[in-house]
Amino acid sequence: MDARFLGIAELAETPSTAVVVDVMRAFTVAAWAFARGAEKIVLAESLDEALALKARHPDWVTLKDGPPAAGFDTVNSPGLLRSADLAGQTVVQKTTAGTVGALAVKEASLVLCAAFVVAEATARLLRTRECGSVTFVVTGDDGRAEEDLACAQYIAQRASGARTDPTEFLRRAGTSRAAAELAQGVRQGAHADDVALCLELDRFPFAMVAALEEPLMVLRPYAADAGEASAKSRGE
Ligand SMILES: O=C(O)[C@H](CS(=O)(=O)O)OP(=O)(O)O
Ligand SMILES: [Mg+2]
Repeated sequence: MDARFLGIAELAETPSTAVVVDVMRAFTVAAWAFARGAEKIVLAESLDEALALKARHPDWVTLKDGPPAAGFDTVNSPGLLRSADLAGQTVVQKTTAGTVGALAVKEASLVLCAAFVVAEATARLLRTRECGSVTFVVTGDDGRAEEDLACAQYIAQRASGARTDPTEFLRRAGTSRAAAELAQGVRQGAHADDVALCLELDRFPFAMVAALEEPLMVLRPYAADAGEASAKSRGE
């Protein structure tokens, strides 16, 4: 498999297959939302779009990064989301890096959103589809976020079938700037367990596939065994 690792700003053309990686925290949070029963996640282009969707669909659950804000039901924290009941819910997510990265490749034939918690399921789907060329979008820090790059490189190795010891990849993520900022309370809307939850390798058995459902970009869980979008795990 030919793997490229690019920051969002480096995406010059639409890739065929894109794996958008945000370990801390957007796609760890998305996986937890599905584990807690969410049916789908709408990836919002902006805070204003998220609020407009909420106005049209008051029952949808709005989620943003940073501190709590009016019009948003919750924040971008796996530690806070892990006890939420989202059964059958539609979540609207807007974050600084992860959702922006997914929307940047929305025209790609296959878009997977990934973090360590869904690493093996993501790699398995890439193997099953026999994707010859994969663009990994390293969403944080203009493509230099160590936690995202480490996760992307780990998934790429597993997707090519190589036996891979995850220890060093997880160590790099655990010593990243994002991990330090979360641990030090620099990032708002956080829980003390967020870093540990973001480093749980293969916590969930499903991959996450994003696709245009005009006019929205919608993320859904993809359980390889069922061959269709569904996540059976309740996450606890
Ligand atoms: O919520 C996060 O951890 C970040 C926000 S920031 O990097 O602190 O600005 O958003 P994400 O898109 O999940 O990386
Ligand atoms: Mg991030």
